[in-house]
Amino acid sequence: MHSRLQDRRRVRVGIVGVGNCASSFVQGLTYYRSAKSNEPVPGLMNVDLGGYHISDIQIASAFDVNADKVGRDVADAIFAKPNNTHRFSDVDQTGVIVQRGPVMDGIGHYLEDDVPVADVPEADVSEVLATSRTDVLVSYLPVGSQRASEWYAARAIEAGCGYVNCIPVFIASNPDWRRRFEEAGLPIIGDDIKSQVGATILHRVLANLFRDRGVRLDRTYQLNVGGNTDFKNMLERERLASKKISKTQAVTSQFDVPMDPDNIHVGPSDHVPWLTDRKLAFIRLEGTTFGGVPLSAEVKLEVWDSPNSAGVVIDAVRCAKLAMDRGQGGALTGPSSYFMKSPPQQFNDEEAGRRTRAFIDDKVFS
Ligand SMILES: O=P(O)(O)OC[C@H]1O[C@@H](O)[C@H](O)[C@@H](O)[C@@H]1O
Repeated sequence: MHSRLQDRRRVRVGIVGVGNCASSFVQGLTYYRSAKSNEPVPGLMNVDLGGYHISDIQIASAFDVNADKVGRDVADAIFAKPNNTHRFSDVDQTGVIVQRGPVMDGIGHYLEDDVPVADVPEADVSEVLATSRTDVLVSYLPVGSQRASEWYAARAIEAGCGYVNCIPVFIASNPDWRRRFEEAGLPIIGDDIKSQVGATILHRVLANLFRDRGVRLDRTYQLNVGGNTDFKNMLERERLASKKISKTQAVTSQFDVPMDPDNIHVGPSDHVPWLTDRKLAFIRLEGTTFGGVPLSAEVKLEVWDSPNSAGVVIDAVRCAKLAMDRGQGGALTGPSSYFMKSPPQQFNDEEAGRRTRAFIDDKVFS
């Protein structure tokens, strides 16, 4: 398979964690493979990105620990339990078999019963990344996987891969890790994926609206409930510390005047199993408008969590590959700020979008 494709420009993606988000991403590669580049396509920000069509993205490698996924073709593993996201496309066999990664701190207490660990030897991950010619490794590890995240980031560097960190463990936003990617001449986009139209971007946009229109934001909350393993995993309070920080700073970074921490609450809030991969966000903002008069806004957002994330990762992997083509290493500031909740540098989403488009067009940013 490899030699047949060598003459074409491809984005060869490795996946760590074959869960719901990976499922949506992989299904999307089939669903959009014939998308026309010259018209808007529902669900996509870009059909072509820097010369890469969605059909140029391929799965090159995949790692998990779950006995129901390890040893199976990615096309089958994405539908194995406990995955429970929307099935919007069948997927042809990929020829890529899910390899056994290390467990480390990847399985939280609440996931122990859902994730039977495969009783097979661990793969040599950097070796698999190199021999599979993986360009970009995407981390979809469970929230709270600090050690496993750092371990996979180190394997990506060893194997010469770009890295897209979708989880709230601070790698791209950590100066030491950033330097390691810079020194290796490899790009990193992170941290913590910001969905297409998800709770974070909606909350940020509303906070900016208040500010731009002269309304002082006094108090706000964002409550999230969902039924996937992400929410189940986060019932273990210790595991969600970094997630809370990441989600909160994604919003507070948009304030020009710091808010008393007692007046902001942003959190994953509860696990409701029957919601499966649906997620509900309840956002409330209370402010002061003309004449010192109170004003409040309430929004309820309902999404399928994983497709909403995949619609962003599909662009992130292509930006990482573009940087590799250009020999650009280190954290990609514009794309990280547009695609992620905790980038090395925060902008508002309009500015982040502008910087991302400038990066794609290879324009020096002014
Ligand atoms: O909707 P938001 O706030 O952008 O967050 C979305 C993403 O947040 C990530 O942390 C979750 O692991 C993803 O499953 C999810 O899609």
